[in-house]
Amino acid sequence: MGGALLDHWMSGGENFTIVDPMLEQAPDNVRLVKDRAAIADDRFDTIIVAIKPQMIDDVLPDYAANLGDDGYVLSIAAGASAARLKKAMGGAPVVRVMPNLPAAVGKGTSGVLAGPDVSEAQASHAMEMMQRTGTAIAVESEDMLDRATAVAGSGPGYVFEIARAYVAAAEELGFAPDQARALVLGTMEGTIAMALANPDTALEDLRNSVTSKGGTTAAGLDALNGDGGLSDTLSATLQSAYDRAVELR
Ligand SMILES: NC(=O)C1=CN([C@@H]2O[C@H](COP(=O)(O)OP(=O)(O)OC[C@H]3O[C@@H](n4cnc5c(N)ncnc54)[C@H](O)[C@@H]3O)[C@@H](O)[C@H]2O)C=CC1
Ligand SMILES: O=C(O)[C@@H]1CCC=N1
Repeated sequence: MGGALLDHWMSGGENFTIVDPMLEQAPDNVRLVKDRAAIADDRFDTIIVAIKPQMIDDVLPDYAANLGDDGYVLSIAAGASAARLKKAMGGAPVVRVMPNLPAAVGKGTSGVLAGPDVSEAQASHAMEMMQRTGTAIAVESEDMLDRATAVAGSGPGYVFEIARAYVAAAEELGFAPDQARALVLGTMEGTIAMALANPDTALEDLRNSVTSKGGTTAAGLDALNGDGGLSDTLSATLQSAYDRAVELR
């Protein structure tokens, strides 16, 4: 995820250094080191946390001394609370963000939460960084960021899975894989574009505009969610992802 964001962050004026023991290559003009020892004497305005949440308590304390005066921590880690990050970073201010993977194509949707002691300048820098990767929405509490994680952070996983199942069903109906993929992704893209172009029209009304009485869409929708099963599945999906974010705090 860090790499996808970096490609868009680089349109700003900052200089970036990556510390990653595994990464073999970084974009042009980005310094890559394998170990913190290589930057032991360097100070940074922002330290970006893009490691797995489970590693934070082991890895982060080593970096507390690398944050310059007036510096802040920007974390993309799911769940990990500002309090936990702040403690690991020797009391530094923390902005938590929750991006999603379409940031890779400049179409990310992020939640942004400024933790305690974050200055206005730091909060607006973090917001501007996330806006370089797509849309960014400020949220008011850590709990809402964890809820945004369940909806949008993990969301591309659900959408890819729905698209995969939709394509598989089109193949079962007789289409070749490339035809099925083109029909499904084209339909999804066009439908989302139409919803975005009509922000004041309820999604229910847009759905009804496709649905002729006694027609094919009504028959399909009855099978899809006539018993509310799809709605229940989506509620359970978001609740499970949120519960996991809470466990990762
Ligand atoms: N994948 C996604 O769609 C999203 C991920 N996130 C968050 O992004 C973070 C990273 O997740 P992914 O990118 O999926 O994982 P990843 O496994 O692709 O990336 C983690 C990176 O950390 C590096 N790393 C491992 N140990 C390290 C160390 N000691 N010091 C420095 N770097 C180290 C790895 O080499 C790897 O490049 C997680 O906290 C996750 O919650 C947030 C939103 C979306
Ligand atoms: O699955 C995860 O935990 C990360 C956070 C949101 C998307 N991927």
